[in-house]
Amino acid sequence: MTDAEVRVVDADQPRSIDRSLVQVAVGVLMRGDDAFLLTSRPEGKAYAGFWEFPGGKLEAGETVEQALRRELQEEIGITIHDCTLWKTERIDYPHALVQLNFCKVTQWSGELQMLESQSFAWQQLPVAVKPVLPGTVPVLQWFAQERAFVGETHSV
Ligand SMILES: Nc1nc2c([nH]c(=O)n2[C@@H]2O[C@H](COP(=O)(O)OP(=O)(O)OP(=O)(O)O)[C@@H](O)[C@H]2O)c(=O)[nH]1
Repeated sequence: MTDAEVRVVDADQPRSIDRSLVQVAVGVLMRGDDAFLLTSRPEGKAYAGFWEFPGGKLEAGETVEQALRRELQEEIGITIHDCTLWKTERIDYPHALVQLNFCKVTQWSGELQMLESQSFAWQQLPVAVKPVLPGTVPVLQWFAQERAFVGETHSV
């Protein structure tokens, strides 16, 4: 998928009126053993309970890296020391039109704290937790390509 393409999710559901593109910084935290961190979306947000990579929307004037550093401090209590933009994708959800900027993070300080009462899980392929947020599924497929993993990346 190129930047110009948009993946439409839940196409049968009504759309919010505001369709301006919302930039989102998403952190793909990688441990030395190649496990990656997933967190569950907190109660009260769209798709609550779905598993995703931690992150959130850019505030005015922020870069992706600045937003990711702030969001991960706010949500999981760590400070990132690197941030490499890996892939981008655009998703048309009923609640918003978003551009996800996925960044790999391999170095951080601080212990994980779930500051929004989320759950967290270090995962390998195939992912054991479910359901996975639609916008997160492509990342699992990119991992599968990188790792020459064959089979279903997650359960539905
Ligand atoms: N953090 C995160 N968001 C994702 C992922 N995949 C995905 O489609 N999204 C979408 O990106 C948007 C991120 O918004 P958010 O609600 O998490 O951001 P936020 O923390 O700034 O929210 P807030 O406005 O409640 O403070 C949501 O529309 C969410 O559905 C993912 O892997 N991680």
